Amino acid sequence: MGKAKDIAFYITVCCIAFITSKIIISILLYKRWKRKHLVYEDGFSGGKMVLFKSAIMQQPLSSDVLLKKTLKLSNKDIIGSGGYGTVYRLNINDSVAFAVKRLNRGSAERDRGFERELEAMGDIKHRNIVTLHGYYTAPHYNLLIYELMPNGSLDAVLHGRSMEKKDLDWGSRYRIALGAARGISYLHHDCIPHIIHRDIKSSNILLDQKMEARVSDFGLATLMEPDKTHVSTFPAGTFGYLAPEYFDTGKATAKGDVYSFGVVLLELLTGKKPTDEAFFEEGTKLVTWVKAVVEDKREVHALDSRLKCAPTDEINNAFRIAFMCLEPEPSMRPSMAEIVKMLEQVKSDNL
Ligand SMILES: Nc1ncnc2c1ncn2[C@@H]1O[C@H](COP(=O)(O)OP(=O)(O)OP(=O)(O)O)[C@@H](O)[C@H]1O
Repeated sequence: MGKAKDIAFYITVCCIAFITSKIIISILLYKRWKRKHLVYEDGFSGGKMVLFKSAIMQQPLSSDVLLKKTLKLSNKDIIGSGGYGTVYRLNINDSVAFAVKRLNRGSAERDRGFERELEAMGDIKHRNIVTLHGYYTAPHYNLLIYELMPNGSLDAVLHGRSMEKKDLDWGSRYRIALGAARGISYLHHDCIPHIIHRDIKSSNILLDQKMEARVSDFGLATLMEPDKTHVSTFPAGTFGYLAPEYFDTGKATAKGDVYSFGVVLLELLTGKKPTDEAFFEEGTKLVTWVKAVVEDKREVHALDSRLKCAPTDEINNAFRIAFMCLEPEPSMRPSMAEIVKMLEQVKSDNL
């Protein structure tokens, strides 16, 4: 009888110790989360703003000012719009500004998984990736608060209207290619779990004040898909950049990102837009066109006329790397880490 009592006593002590440790761990995790986040509930709109603490967010930035300014964004603040929503410029003061993306779909049907995905995105910090500073969720819409990229997108700089367009020399194009490759490589190889971007294209490569490349929109395809997985069958991506196997399998893979990066490299080399209607009208695409021109040994015809003075060996090496990325068989394509190494060898003064 005494033995049974002892066993019951030990079981009770173990249970209490187990429950207490769970409570302590939860409190510590919550405190850690609170240290890294600023949370503002907005009673009026029923929304919640979460800001990830960082160097820029440490500034004496009044939470209500940020919330009020965010909620006051209007058409005159629009920078542009894309498949996922509209992007606004949010000026806080003379030195602080953000890009706010308003997602098309509301959050009514979203759960805690949506917020977890955003927090994982907020943890990703790399010099070639656009930082997510926070988000706002309300019953009918969501806002993502990003670092503002003052020089817009590579797409606008290469093909935009005259006011956006810049004459990029070979050195600048090469640095943009290397920066974007480093950003994608970080997502593929250094993030846990590994992240597949699924929509690599020149409009998702933004340019900071030093014209350094920053990859944007990573995680959005996953975020907008209710059934979240990192390898997915959701039709994401943009025609002209999509790997051929995607049309058969519907699966987004790291090697699919490599293919899309190869298209961006061709875009930088040729100055041509992969989504240009002229290609579709002629029943071809940028990749097929460039391959045919290069096979005919007429590379000069494919090269952007603004790059005629660039060193031939560097240009040829860049074409060679692009074609490796564009191998029809995915397993034959290099990994993003290998591409970074190859690009680093193209130019000795690349840093
Ligand atoms: N962080 C940012 N800083 C400055 N401009 C941005 C930022 N994010 C997006 N933009 C600009 O906003 C516009 C719309 O971007 P968005 O990412 O919504 O669409 P997209 O990339 O053009 O197309 P899609 O949604 O199909 O990927 C683009 O012109 C882009 O340059």
